[in-house]
Order: sequence, then structure tokens, then C-alpha cells
Amino acid sequence: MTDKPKIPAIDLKQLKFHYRPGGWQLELPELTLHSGQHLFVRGASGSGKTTLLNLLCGITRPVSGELFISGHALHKLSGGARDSLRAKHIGVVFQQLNLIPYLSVLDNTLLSSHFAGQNKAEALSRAEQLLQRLSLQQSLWQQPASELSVGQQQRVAIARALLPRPTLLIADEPTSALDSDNRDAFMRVMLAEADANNCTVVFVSHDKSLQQYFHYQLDMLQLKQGVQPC
Ligand SMILES: Nc1ncnc2c1ncn2[C@@H]1O[C@H](COP(=O)(O)OP(=O)(O)OP(=O)(O)O)[C@@H](O)[C@H]1O
Repeated sequence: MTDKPKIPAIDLKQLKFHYRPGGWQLELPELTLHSGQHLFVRGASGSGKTTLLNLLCGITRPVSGELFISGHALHKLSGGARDSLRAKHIGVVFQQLNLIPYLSVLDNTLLSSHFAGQNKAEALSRAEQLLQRLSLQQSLWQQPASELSVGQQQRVAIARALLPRPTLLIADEPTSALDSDNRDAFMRVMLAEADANNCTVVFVSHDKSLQQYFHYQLDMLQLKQGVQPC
């Protein structure tokens, strides 16, 4: 019996995107990433890193080309269908973090499992474990997110992204406000969780010291030339 061909976690071909016709354009010939692979992306300010992440998680849709996420044709899906796919399969940490300021640390963390339709009791116990592993002490759990430092908010944002065990994790400068101990804990928890769940990771940062944690490292220039992670 022959093995079925594996469906890549990310499979992108001839992708083009612009914010307005005639303006700045992102063109990516090809990118394939398999389940469980972790890619670090670097690049100059304005080179299109955030734009690429927004495309990969379906916040924006390419103008042309193909983008498959775990076999789902993201380039063909409506906005609502992309939102639903993201809620179920993609964990996201944006630069802006997007925590709800008046909700507690715990409720912010639990939001992702609510949208993914997961069991409440299981989600609560997993949320508590993740917050503990990220050194967010229990005394903070009922505090509104608006009363946290940016570094604490970054850890809540990664706990929220990891909670539903996504198949793809997209992270945009998620450790910029962390001191070295908390940054190391953040990386350890994120990558241990990714490995435990065979989750693919695309991680953008200007901090080159973080490259060592990843299977592959590419800059935006290489991605625009179609250089593959290998
Ligand atoms: N909403 C938008 N409307 C129009 N142009 C935009 C928009 N967002 C970004 N751009 C432009 O797209 C280009 C790529 O921006 P992007 O934010 O993807 O870069 P980046 O590599 O993430 O930058 P940084 O490292 O500074 O965060 C830039 O030239 C920027 O001016």
C-alpha cells in the first residue's frame, strides 16, 4: 500500500497582493511549509512581513494566485468562511495583540476556545496551565487586560492563540516587550506546544537572536525570489 501524499500546511503559488492598484505590491512565487515545520521570517521595515501574515491567516485575500492552508483554498473563500477557518485552525498573535481591554486575563485567553467551539471545562483547565507556564501568576487572572504591562499582554495573547491547539500559528513580533527570561519562557512554551500538536509556525521578528529556535529562517527578499524553506 502506498502512503497518501501529505497535504502541506501552507502551499502558496504566484501570490500577488496590493492595498490599492498601482501602489506597493507583494509578489511571492512559491512557498510550501509542511505540518510541524517552524519558519522564522525577517526583513526590513515595510518589506511586507505583516502583509504576508495577514494573507496567511485570511485577514486579507490575495489579488491573484493560490493560497492553500491545510488544503483549504483560502484565495477562494469569502470573508466569513476565512474567519471561520481561522477560528478553528489558526492561532494568531498580532503586533497590536487585540486583547479585549475590559475582559479579564482568563476570559481573554478563553475567547479563542469559545470561537473554536471547544469544551468549556477542558478549555479552562488548559488556559490555567498555559498561563502558569508563561509565568502569569494566578493573582493576575481576574485582572482586566488593560491593567497589564505590554509584556504581560503579549503572554496572554500567545496563551489565547495556543489554547485551541491550532494547526497553524502566525506570530508578528510577539516578544518585543519581554525581558530575556520571559522571552525564553515564551519561546519554550510556544514551540513545545507547537511540537506537541504538530502545529506549523510562521514567526516574524526583527530579533535575530530568536532565529536559533526555528527549523528554517528566510528573509522577505528570499521569499520574493521563491527561495524555499529546506
Ligand atoms: N493598510 C494599508 N494600506 C496601504 N498600504 C499599507 C497598509 N498596510 C501596509 N501598507 C504598506 O505596505 C507595505 C508593507 O507593509 P507591512 O506592514 O507589511 O511591512 P512590514 O515588513 O511588516 O513592516 P514593519 O517591520 O515596519 O512592521 C508598506 O510599504 C506599507 O506602507
